[in-house]
Amino acid sequence: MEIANSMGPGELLSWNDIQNMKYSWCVARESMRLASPSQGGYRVVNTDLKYESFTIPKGWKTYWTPHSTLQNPKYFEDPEKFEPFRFEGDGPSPYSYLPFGARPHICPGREIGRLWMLTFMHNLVLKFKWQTLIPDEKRKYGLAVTPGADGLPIRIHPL
Ligand code: HEM
Repeated sequence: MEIANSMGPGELLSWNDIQNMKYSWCVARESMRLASPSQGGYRVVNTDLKYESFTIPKGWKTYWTPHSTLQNPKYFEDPEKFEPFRFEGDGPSPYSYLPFGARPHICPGREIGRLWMLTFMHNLVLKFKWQTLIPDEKRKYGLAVTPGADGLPIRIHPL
């Protein structure tokens, strides 16, 4: 709300405002941790790979998914809790937060994704009143994006 309060009527968000939306970005990141928009992707194993008691032979195709890491208490204390402040300061340890992937194939669209998310959140909060339609809707875990077990229906009213 700090950014919203500093703006004049009808004034549009500037790039500088986006950079200053630090708490909103923590909220977006925590939302992507709990319901990652990405389900992961494929990798071809280019050398025989040992993982715990398994050997994955060269040439096999593997599928990586961010969900188990994003819910792992080793990296995210109290993982089922919605806690945006966990992204403040140094944030999570390297390679534990993977909604955009990592290393050479990390999502090249992540900055524009951030811009879209923050712009959407800003307008949703300022210009609409909204409420969830199913109180205490349960969450559902799976490979697909599941914000709520029944699809998280909401009602939106323009302000
Ligand atoms: C919330 C929004 C987004 C999420 C969560 C997301 C997530 C991801 C993930 C997880 C990957 C795979 C990374 C890997 O294999 O290590 C990826 C790749 C990619 N993303 Fe995104 N993405 C988002 C938005 C976008 C946008 C807006 C664009 C383009 C405008 C984009 C373009 C791409 C491309 C081209 C790749 C392939 C990169 C490669 O294989 O080298 N993404 N994204």
